[in-house]
Amino acid sequence: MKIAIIAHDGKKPEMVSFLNKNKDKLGEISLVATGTTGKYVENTGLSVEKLLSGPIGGDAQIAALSAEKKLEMVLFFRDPLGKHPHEPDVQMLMRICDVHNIPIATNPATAQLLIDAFWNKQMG
Ligand SMILES: O=C(CO)COP(=O)(O)O
Repeated sequence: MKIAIIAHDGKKPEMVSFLNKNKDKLGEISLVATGTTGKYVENTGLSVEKLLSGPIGGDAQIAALSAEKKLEMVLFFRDPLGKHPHEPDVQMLMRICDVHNIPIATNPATAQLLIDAFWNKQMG
């Protein structure tokens, strides 16, 4: 059981708030993250496997894990107002999740609903 966490720079503060709010739940789940996001995750005290930074292939690595059905869900704190050099990778990740029916949240409100639902189903 593994959950992926990704946050664009403009959304990293919201991601950290989300992690702090859900620390008890997330502390019992394996986490994987793109590189810089992973450093923020570690700073909250949670353990996480860090992949490459997003712009150099991290989103693509998360997509590969999704395609291999190695993830329960992807929590992607996406910044819709920012410009991203790796936008094709971002689109590819969302497409691969849809292809393989992997739950993917792209904003904090949906991330909260997914975590709560997952927690109630698996641990409740
Ligand atoms: O760019 C990202 C998501 O598209 C995130 O990458 P970092 O976690 O390395 O900042």
